[in-house]
Amino acid sequence: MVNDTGGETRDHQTAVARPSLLLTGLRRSGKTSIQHVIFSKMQPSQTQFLESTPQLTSNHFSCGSFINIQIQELPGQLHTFPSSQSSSISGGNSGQASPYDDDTNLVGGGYNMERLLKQCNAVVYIIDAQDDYNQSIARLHLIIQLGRRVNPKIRYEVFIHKVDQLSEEVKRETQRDIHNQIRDRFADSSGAIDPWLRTSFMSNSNSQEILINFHLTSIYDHSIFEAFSKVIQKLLPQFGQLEYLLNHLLSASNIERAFLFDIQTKISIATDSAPSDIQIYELCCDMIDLLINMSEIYGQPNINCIQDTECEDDDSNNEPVMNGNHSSTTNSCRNSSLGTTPITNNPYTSGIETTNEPASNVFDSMSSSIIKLTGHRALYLKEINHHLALICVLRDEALSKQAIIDYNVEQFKEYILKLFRLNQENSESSMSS
Ligand SMILES: Nc1nc2c(ncn2[C@@H]2O[C@H](COP(=O)(O)OP(=O)(O)OP(=O)(O)O)[C@@H](O)[C@H]2O)c(=O)[nH]1
Repeated sequence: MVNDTGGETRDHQTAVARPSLLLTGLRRSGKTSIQHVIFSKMQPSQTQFLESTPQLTSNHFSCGSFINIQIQELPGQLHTFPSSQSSSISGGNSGQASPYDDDTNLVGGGYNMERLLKQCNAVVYIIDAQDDYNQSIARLHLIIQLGRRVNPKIRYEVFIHKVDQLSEEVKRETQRDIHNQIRDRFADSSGAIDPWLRTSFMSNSNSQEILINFHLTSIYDHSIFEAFSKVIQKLLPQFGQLEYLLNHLLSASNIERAFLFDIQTKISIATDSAPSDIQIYELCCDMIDLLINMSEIYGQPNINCIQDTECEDDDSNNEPVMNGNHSSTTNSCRNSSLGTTPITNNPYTSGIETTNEPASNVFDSMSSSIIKLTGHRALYLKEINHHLALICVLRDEALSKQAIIDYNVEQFKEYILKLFRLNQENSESSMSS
């Protein structure tokens, strides 16, 4: 008893310090591919050569010392519920037999699903939209049922995946069908929907209140990055403050949209509160690529950068460095680590090291860029620390007051660095106490 309580307290402390995400779905649904495409820059076409993942793997997404999220991949072939649990948690709600009735062991190889769910903050569940997804939905239902019992705060992010081969109409139909099937599983014999589902169930919402979200994704376009960004954003304890600061920056500087990007993964860790727009997201990603590529080709060596790969921690530990206006990026010193992140083979530990190293040696405190677009719009990029960039979309006439924008962005940068520093101190003190 005492040990259990201690374990739970430790789990809670760890969750406070490092949010955790459980990535699961049936075999070949695309779990490993998603991680490789996002975190190790694997070309999508190369993912067809990936081998099946036989074990639970654990990886980390970190953005300097600021953000540290644990990502556990639970392979599809591992059966996760013993028969006693699966029948009790399916609870006669749907009246359908569990596809796991024959399973007699906890997660194959001894993984304890209850414990995994207790420890995690979000479940990312991958459904292969090109396959027959009935069995996949049955498994998701079981996971939600168990999750509600052991950890009611879990958020479920359902990726309706591999939609690249589907027409817009088929995508919409598939999404509707999956919604309906999930809803039916939460209905009792009279057809009444479980009240929990009614409040938790909504598509394409960013709200923190919604516990089940759906995303149409594919590794062959930016949709997977955008969906993963939304998942990560909701896991960040600083989510609300970051959104508030970005909104404030917009109103003070005549900017239309603002995003904070991790430049290595192109995950947007925060945005203003306007609805998401995949085209703007793609533009921002292209700007990061352009900036890094240009800097690598034409940039100058930066000795400080070579000597100190923890540049960003300088930023986080000291007052932020104020920069003058630089209309382009420089400071290439050696090959960027972009695209070369090592992948370890130990299936028990990190499958994909998402690294604490600087995202790129050509991205530093001098990095900034403005690109004018057709349609009287412009993109404005500014380094926040060695991992993070602020990217704004604005009308080009707003650039006539660029000095104000630059000043506000410096203030914003200062706040952001302080915010993360405070957060880090808080989580360290909560861990030590
Ligand atoms: N068309 C398409 N294929 C995809 C996509 N994502 C993954 N795949 C393919 O799906 C297959 C299975 O991908 P994996 O990443 O190995 O799937 P997994 O879920 O990790 O599989 P297990 O490790 O066996 O559980 C590979 O051939 C991928 O190339 C996608 O978005 N679109």
